[in-house]
Amino acid sequence: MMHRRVMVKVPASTANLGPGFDTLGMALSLYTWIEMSVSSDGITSFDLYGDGMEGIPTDKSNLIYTVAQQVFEAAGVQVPELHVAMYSDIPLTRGLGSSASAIVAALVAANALIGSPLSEDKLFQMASELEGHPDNVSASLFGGIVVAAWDGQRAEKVRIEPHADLDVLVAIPSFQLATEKARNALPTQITMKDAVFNVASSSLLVAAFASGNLELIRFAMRDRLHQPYRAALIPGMAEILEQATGRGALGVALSGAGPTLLTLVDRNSPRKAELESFLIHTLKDHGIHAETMWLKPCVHGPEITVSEGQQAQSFMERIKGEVRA
Ligand SMILES: Nc1ncnc2c1ncn2[C@@H]1O[C@H](COP(=O)(O)OP(=O)(O)O)[C@@H](O)[C@H]1O
Ligand SMILES: N[C@@H](CCOP(=O)(O)O)C(=O)O
Repeated sequence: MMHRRVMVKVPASTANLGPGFDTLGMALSLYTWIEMSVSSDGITSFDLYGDGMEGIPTDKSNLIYTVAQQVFEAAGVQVPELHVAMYSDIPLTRGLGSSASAIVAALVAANALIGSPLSEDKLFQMASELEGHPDNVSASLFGGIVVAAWDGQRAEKVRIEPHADLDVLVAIPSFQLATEKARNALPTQITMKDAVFNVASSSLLVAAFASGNLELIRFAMRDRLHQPYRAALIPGMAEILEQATGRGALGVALSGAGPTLLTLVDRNSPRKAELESFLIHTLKDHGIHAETMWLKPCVHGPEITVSEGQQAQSFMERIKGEVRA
C-alpha cells in the first residue's frame, strides 16, 4: 500500500429529472479525477488543478480527506497521511453534483488504496448518508439513470440503461447556488393534489425511461414539489420550463438544486441549434450569462486505475487527453 497510487475518474450527475425529487439521478459525461496515495513524507498534502477550485481547503478539513478517513475507519485500518491530486471539469455549486462526485471519488479511491475491503453496496450506503440524499451519489456510483430510495437507514436502487438517442443540453448560469440554500426555499408542507401529481409524473417518467418511450418524457418530466419554489432563485427558469419543449427539447428540468437548467434532446433532432439559442437568449434577457454544454448520459460509474511505484508523468499529463477544456 505504501507505494500504491489510485486514480479514479467519476461522472457528474443531474438529480431529480423534474418530478423525482431526491430519488432520480442520471450520470453525465463530465468528470472529476482524483489520485490518492499514502503520503511519502508523512505529511498530508493536496494538489488542486483547474479553475473553480478556489476556496477548496488544502488541509485535513478537505472533503476528500474526511471521506477517505471514514472508509479507513469502517475498514479498521489507519492511514492518517495522504497525498491527493484533484482536477474537475464539473462546475461547483451549479446543480451538477460536484459534491456527490467528490464523495464518490473519495470513497472509491480510499477503498481501492487499502485493497477494496468495503463492498460497493457499503460505499453506496455511506455515500447516501454523507450527501443526505441518494440521487446524485447513486448516479455517480453506478452510471446511467438510477432510481434510488433512502429511508435514513438504508438505500436501495435500480439502474436503467439510458436510451442511446438521448442527448443532454445544459445551460449553466455563471452564478453559484448552494444546494442548502435551494433546499431552504422549499415549503414544509404541500397539498395532496401536488403530491399525487408528482407521484404520477415520476412513476410515468421512470416507466418512459425503462421502456425507451422518449415521447412521454415531455408529459412526465413535470414537477410541483420543488421547481415552482426554486424558480424565484433563477431568473428565466420559469420561462425555460414552460417553453423548452416547444423549442425542440424532449423534456426540461432544473438540474438538481440548480441553477443549471437541463434539457433532454433526441440526438437526431434538427432543432438542436434553435434550442441552444433559446436557452442562452432567455437567460440573457433576464440578465443571466450562461454557458451551454452538450453532454451524453454516462453509462458507467467510476473508472479506477491502481498503480504501484513512481509515475513518469505528472497527474495532469496523465489525464490531459480526457479533460474537457
Ligand atoms: N472536488 C471537491 N473537493 C472538495 N470539495 C468539493 C469538491 N467538489 C465539491 N465540493 C464541495 O461541494 C460544494 C458544492 O456542493 P453543492 O452545493 O451540493 O453543489 P453541487 O453538488 O450541485 O455542485 C462545494 O462548495 C465544495 O464545498
Ligand atoms: N435532490 C437534491 C439534489 C441536489 O443536487 P445538486 O447537484 O444541486 O447538489 C435537491 O434537489 O436538493
